[in-house]
Parts: sequence; C-alpha cells; structure tokens
Amino acid sequence: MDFKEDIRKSFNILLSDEQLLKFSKYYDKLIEYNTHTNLTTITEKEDVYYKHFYDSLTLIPFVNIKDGSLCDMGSGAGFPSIPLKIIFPELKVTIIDSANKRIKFLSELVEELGIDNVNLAHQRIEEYGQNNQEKFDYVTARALGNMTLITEMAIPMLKVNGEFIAMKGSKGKEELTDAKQAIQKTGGKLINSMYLELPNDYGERSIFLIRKINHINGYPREYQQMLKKPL
Ligand SMILES: C[S@@+](CC[C@H](N)C(=O)[O-])C[C@H]1O[C@@H](n2cnc3c(N)ncnc32)[C@H](O)[C@@H]1O
Repeated sequence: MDFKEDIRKSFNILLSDEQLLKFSKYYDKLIEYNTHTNLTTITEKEDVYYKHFYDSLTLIPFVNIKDGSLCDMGSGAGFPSIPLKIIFPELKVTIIDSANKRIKFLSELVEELGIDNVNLAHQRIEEYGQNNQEKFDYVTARALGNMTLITEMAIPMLKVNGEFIAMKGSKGKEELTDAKQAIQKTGGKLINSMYLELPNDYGERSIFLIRKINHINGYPREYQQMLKKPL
C-alpha cells in the first residue's frame, strides 16, 4: 500500500509526516478501542486506510471544503470528518451521534491526535437540527441511511448557499431519485452527482452535492413523522 502516493495522485495533496502520523495514530486507536467496543468491522490496516480514510476524502475534488464550519451527521468512528480535519486543520467540525460509546471514542481520539475545533454532540440529529438551523457551511453524511431522511435532517442546518454532501455506496442513484421531492421541499438543489471507484477494487461509491437555496421552516420533523410520511 502506498497511501501517501494514492492521496497525492487522487486529490493532489501531499501529506506531511505529521499528517501521516495522525492517520497512523488514528488507525492504532481505532483497533485498540475496537477490542472492547464495537466501532467497525473493518480492521485490516490496508482496509481501514482505503475503506475509511481514503473514502472519507473522496469528496475533496468536488467541494471547496478547506475551511468553514462542517457538521458530520452520524459520524460513527469519525468518518468522514476526522480524516478531513487531519487534511484541513482550519475546518470547524461538529459531530452529532446518538451512540455514547462512539462520542466517547471520538473525544479520546481528538485529544490524542491533538486536534482542536471539534465539537462533539451526543444527541439525535433531528433534535439537534430543530435547535440549530442555518448554522453550517457544510453538512456531511456517510453511510448514515435513507437519502430522503438524511436530506430532511441536513438541509435545515445549512446556511443559505451551504452544501450537503451525501456519501453513498453503489446503490446511491436509486435513492437519489426517491429523494428528489425531499431536496426540493427543504429548499435544496442538486448541484452534482459523482460516481467513483475506490483504488484496488475497494468498491463503488456515489457522492451527491446539494446546495441550499432557501431556508424553509418546519424541518426536520419528529423522527416518527419522518418515517411515517417521508417527504
Ligand atoms: C452506519 S454508522 C456510519 C458511521 C460513519 N459515518 C461511517 O461512515 O463509518 C451510522 C452512525 O450514525 C448514528 N446515527 C444513526 N441515526 C442517528 C440519529 N438519528 N441521530 C444521531 N445519530 C444517529 C449511529 O449511532 C452510528 O454511529
């Protein structure tokens, strides 16, 4: 594996020794913590580097995301926001996750990596979103769930002209078709759809970029309502 060279080739980013060390510490911490707390089923070093770290960075060519505020919904063990923060230290990151064990892991991780400006919210996204409207420049979601639901959660938290980046697997296209109404009703507009393959046959991915055009009040609704009557 030549992670540094693959990042340079794919994203035109030359990782410093310090950044490489942060990824290495991230890997070690994830594996050590995973022995007592279930964080990921992917544990082989090369798999973690490509299926988690590299994959988290695939949005870089499509979004101008070097600084500003980013909210990562359902970040789990920190994807995509922590790899992005290692590359772009100026980003102000807020992570929302309802699983306390993941928030606890992340709080130890950011301390050990020595990264600042990461705010960890142990809360349900839709509750956080009701109280934090028009707040972020970017919202990300990777492997979080149904595109219609995550659109309703994400767009209200964006500032007007902010961007929602939804990171999906190989079946993203069908989900996007289902989410067209949700995008429109929450004041968003699909700007770009990207379909890509990870290196070394690690799989297909899709990334959708949705810009907020208007702020519409009343979203996100209560979770049960979102499930019962998807937009
Ligand atoms: C499948 S994991 C994906 C984690 C990570 N984004 C990744 O790409 O590996 C989904 C995460 O979202 C969190 N989650 C799911 N629904 C949520 C909600 N409504 N509010 C807060 N967290 C939620 C779960 O606790 C879990 O950590």
